[in-house]
Amino acid sequence: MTSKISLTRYLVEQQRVDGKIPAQLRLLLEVVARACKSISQAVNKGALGGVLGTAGSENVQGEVQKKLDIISNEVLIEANEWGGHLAAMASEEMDTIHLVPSRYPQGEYLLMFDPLDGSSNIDVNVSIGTIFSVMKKPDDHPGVSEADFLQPGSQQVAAGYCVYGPQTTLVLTVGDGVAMFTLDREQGSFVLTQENVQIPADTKEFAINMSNMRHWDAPVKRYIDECLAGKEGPRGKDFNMRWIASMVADVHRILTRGGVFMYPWDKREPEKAGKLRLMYEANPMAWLVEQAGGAATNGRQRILDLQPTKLHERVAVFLGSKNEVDRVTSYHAAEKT
Ligand SMILES: O=P(O)(O)OC[C@H]1O[C@](O)(COP(=O)(O)O)[C@@H](O)[C@@H]1O
Ligand SMILES: [Mg+2]
Ligand SMILES: [Mg+2]
Repeated sequence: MTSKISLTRYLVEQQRVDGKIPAQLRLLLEVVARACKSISQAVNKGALGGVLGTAGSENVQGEVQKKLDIISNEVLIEANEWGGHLAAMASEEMDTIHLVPSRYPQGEYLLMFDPLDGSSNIDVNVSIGTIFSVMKKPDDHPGVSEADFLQPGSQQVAAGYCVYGPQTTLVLTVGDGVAMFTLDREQGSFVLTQENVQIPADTKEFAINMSNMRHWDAPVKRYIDECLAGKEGPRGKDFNMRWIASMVADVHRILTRGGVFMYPWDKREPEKAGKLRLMYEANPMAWLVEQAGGAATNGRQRILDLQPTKLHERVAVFLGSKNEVDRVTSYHAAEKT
């Protein structure tokens, strides 16, 4: 019988045996995982825990906050601020960065998160999740400011998400492939359930919110029209569609069985590059997908190469099976600018 490998043991091996991560990063990731466990418990209680419904406030992006958005944000901050690994945190639910209070030891990492992704699915009992990204604070100056966070996604040192669905699964990369850990509720620990996750290069499944079709740009319309034309069309095969409206759950499906996920720019709010946020949604997911052999672009450039200009920057996202992402990206390049 093979013994179960816990997240802690996996991280210790990454640190000690393979020398892939420093001790401080290992400890930071263990704290994030513990916070996800607490969020998972709150999510599970649902109406019994009084955690459903709206909180009666809005976040910096003008979105209505759910009670669980706020609870998850607080759990992540409280768990992380005294550990000594972090310099500061940034979240979808906070206007600006959260410095580690001076009474606590200061660390060298920056943690960004979407504390609860897929908020519209909370009250209807559909999978939701937490997305996180870790970078190092530039060490050429004392203190920490918002500008320190504005590094391209290629600078991430760890990224992952935890999906709260029929199972609670934590998915992680530290730049050495993608590993999945399932929460064993009896033991109270995350157990390694898949290593070296690989996304097939080809797929017959796409994910996009089709209700926005009339607002799309020509390259996106062309790509989807060709998928919809099925066997008789230029692609010569039938496609299936899925849209969960929780990026975490849609990306988890793609890491599990392939597919392409798209949230493009559209004409509804033309001044915004897209709906999803670069720093704590697109970057961590793009790195996970690349680490699993897939691709991630904004239609024109690799997401991980984008230089952010502000904390809550938005971005168009095309990610998943490599050949499909390459195809829809090439349709953008073919379009006259
Ligand atoms: O409702 P839409 O427009 O289809 O958007 C769904 C997308 O919005 C998001 O819910 C945004 O995340 P938040 O819930 O964290 O704001 C994504 O998870 C998802 O892919
Ligand atoms: Mg989100
Ligand atoms: Mg959110």
